[in-house]
Amino acid sequence: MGTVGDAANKDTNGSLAEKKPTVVFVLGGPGSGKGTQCANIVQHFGFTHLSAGDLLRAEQKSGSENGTMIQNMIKEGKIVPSEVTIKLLQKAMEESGNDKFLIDGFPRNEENRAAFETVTQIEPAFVLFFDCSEEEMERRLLSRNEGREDDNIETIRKRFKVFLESSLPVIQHYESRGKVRKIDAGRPIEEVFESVKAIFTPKNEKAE
Ligand SMILES: Nc1ncnc2c1ncn2[C@@H]1O[C@H](COP(=O)(O)OP(=O)(O)OP(=O)(O)O)[C@@H](O)[C@H]1O
Ligand SMILES: Nc1ccn([C@@H]2O[C@H](COP(=O)(O)O)[C@@H](O)[C@H]2O)c(=O)n1
Ligand SMILES: [Mg+2]
Repeated sequence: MGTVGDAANKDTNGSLAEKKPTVVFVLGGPGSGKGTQCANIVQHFGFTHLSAGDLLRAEQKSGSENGTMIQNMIKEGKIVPSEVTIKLLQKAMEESGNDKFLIDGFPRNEENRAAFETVTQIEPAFVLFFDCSEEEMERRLLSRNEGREDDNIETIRKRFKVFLESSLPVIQHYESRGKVRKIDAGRPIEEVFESVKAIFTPKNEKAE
């Protein structure tokens, strides 16, 4: 697995590529429940959950040279350049010791998608798509109460616009390749997870 813009970084990259990791991209609008369901999947199916948004927030708080840029992009609901996000994802994958990953909130646009494919040579096993109405997502985000700087109505509207214009085309890209597993995410958490479980449970273990 190569690092963005750094073809010489072969040692650490090689070890991850050799593991041939299983990657599931977890996509859906802001507040569709990606993080909530990923936590359940981790408990039941042994994946490591990597939220691109969480990694960017941690990078911002770490005092990194990219901190101010990341903070501004998040406040505006804009997508951070792929180079930054992919480096964070690669590092987290390598440090995890696992070979099964839920990559939540990534790829968010075509640039994210193409760069990850070029740099890592990893194709997702499938894409889990949490489909939810804007009305419901807005309700959830406004009552999330986690102190996120982007959970205000002004930024939420910007995030919805970016989702429609930049993220949905990525889902359509994978849809045309038969890789999308779409879930009705507008239902209660437990009901949504029943549908998620059916996707992750191997066919030979499913009840008749
Ligand atoms: N099915 C659901 N029904 C009602 N509330 C939910 C449901 N799923 C998640 N929530 C709540 O909605 C809020 C957003 O959920 P979550 O953080 O999982 O969404 P997300 O897709 O990761 O959002 P973001 O893209 O902003 O990170 C949380 O407060 C969560 O507890
Ligand atoms: N691939 C990504 C993912 C996220 N961001 C930025 O982080 C914000 C919050 O993301 P959540 O998934 O936690 O909602 C998002 O609005 C973007 O500003 C990104 O740039 N690239
Ligand atoms: Mg989230």
